[in-house]
Amino acid sequence: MSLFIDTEGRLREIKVFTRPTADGRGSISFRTFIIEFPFNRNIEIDTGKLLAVETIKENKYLVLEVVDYLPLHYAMINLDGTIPKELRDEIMRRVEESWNSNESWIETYASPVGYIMEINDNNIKFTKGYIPPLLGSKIKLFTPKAYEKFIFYEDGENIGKVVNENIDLKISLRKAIKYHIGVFAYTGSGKSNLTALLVRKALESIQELKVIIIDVSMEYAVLLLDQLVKLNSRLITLDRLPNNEIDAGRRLIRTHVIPEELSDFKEEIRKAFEALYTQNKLRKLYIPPQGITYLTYGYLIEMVRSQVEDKYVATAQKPFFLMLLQQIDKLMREKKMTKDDIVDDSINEILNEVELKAREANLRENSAIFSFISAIKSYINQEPVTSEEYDIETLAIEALDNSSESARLFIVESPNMDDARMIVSLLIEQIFMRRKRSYSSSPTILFVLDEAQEFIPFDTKQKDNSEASSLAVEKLLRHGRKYYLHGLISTQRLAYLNTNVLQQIHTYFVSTLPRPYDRQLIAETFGVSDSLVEKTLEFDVGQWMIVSFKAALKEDIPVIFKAENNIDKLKEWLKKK
Ligand SMILES: Nc1ncnc2c1ncn2[C@@H]1O[C@H](COP(=O)(O)OP(=O)(O)OP(=O)(O)O)[C@@H](O)[C@H]1O
Repeated sequence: MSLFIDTEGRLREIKVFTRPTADGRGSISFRTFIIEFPFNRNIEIDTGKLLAVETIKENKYLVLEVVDYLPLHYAMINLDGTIPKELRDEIMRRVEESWNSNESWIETYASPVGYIMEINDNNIKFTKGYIPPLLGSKIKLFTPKAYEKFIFYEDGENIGKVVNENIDLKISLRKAIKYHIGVFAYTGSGKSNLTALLVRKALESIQELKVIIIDVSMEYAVLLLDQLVKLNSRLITLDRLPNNEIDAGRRLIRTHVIPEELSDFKEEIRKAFEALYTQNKLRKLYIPPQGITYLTYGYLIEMVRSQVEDKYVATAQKPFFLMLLQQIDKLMREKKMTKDDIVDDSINEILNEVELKAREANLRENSAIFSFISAIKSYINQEPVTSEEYDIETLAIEALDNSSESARLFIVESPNMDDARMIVSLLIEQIFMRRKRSYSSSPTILFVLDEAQEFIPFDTKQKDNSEASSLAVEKLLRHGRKYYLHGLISTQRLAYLNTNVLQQIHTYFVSTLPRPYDRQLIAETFGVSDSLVEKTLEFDVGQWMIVSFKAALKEDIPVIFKAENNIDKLKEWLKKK
């Protein structure tokens, strides 16, 4: 079967639309290609279909994606209210009878997706770029086989069906996770459903993967209930633990969101919750009331600097504090540490060195420099507080545990946003610190943050912990990849998100976003045309556009698909119970 279908459609004209960027600081242009196809009620053209049109360079074609189409009739072109009513009625009556004539055609709007396709003999190659097309040329239509061959990873995971093509969408989840994932859609479009589906598929296909979900809406324990029961897992809350399995079943049913489709399965769900209790998977997370503050390099530097600036510290000691600052700077450079990294005993060596130099200079024993160094040393070298409590540290240790019997799925539930932000910041910092120290690249960890605008908001505050969570999540998205730490974030309002992080995310799932600003931002960040992003307004629940930059797909072409329903997977399992 051939990869492309030669059609009778021809490129008629190209229109350029320019608009201000979402932030109002510049402008952006998009090209819309207008193609005429012969009128045909069974035409294969539809939104999301891929086309190719010849360019001025021989054997090179531009790849286009259909955005919209509209049957037109020549007689209707200038028909408006200025034409007498009787005449209008007559024209319309005739048009109605003559759609199948030479006077009609299908006007199709398509956007270039930034690719050139080169066909040499039987060899087809895709490269990024734009070459002016030849107006009047005939259009080729991609067949499903061409999608499969050029865009999807053959051994990728199937996450749904391509809309209008009836083929499975196969993506590389491994690569998508590596470069972080974003899920953007208005409430009710199916964000949690898709997120749960991606987590489920990723856990199934990537053996070294662990997933930590920070759940502020109490949804995921149900959406991934089968995974919690089947895999070694943890369901972590801040509440007191239930006393027995009956109590656990009742309480979890009461505190969780049960999707309507599962209302007939309440009994099975309760039993599965009871099983989580008997399997010893429930944990109560202990967070000290005011949160824990670690000694970070940034804080240490601040402390040393304040000694340098302190007028009560004798001048003779100041060079030693400066020396300490320089040594810390050197150590941080060598170890590629940032200000947010936590100070550990690797700093002992420089503390000893500066102390020795100060002694050689015959400083008095009660000098500030000696007490300062000794205080830092005793802080760093103190024995960790051992407790029975399951705290952030225990969670981090379990998450980083390499052994095959260790837990792989962690759902941390915290309906209180301030607590959730504190957990996120402490957990990410702990895991980074331990990962850096261990020099290990396994396991890969995926952090899932629903309602991301709450964790990494446009406006951060210290009071509600958003400053801390924002720093931590930004670090995860900017530097996590080197340490095999990744993020999947989802939000319904991009405008409230610190959008600087969007560039770090290479795979986006977009569904209906009612605000123009949010849609424009998506179009600009990924170079997808406005008109294609506008299409998301018409999406049905569970319908998505995946846009990926060198990650989930072989080529960065937006694909519209209907996601598999995560609830169906869960239902299958519940039915067997
Ligand atoms: N892929 C899908 N196929 C079929 N139905 C779906 C799909 N995704 C979601 N739905 C339906 O839409 C409902 C809402 O989905 P979901 O809870 O995931 O939306 P959401 O965007 O996360 O909403 P909220 O922000 O309110 O949590 C689901 O209960 C389900 O009925």
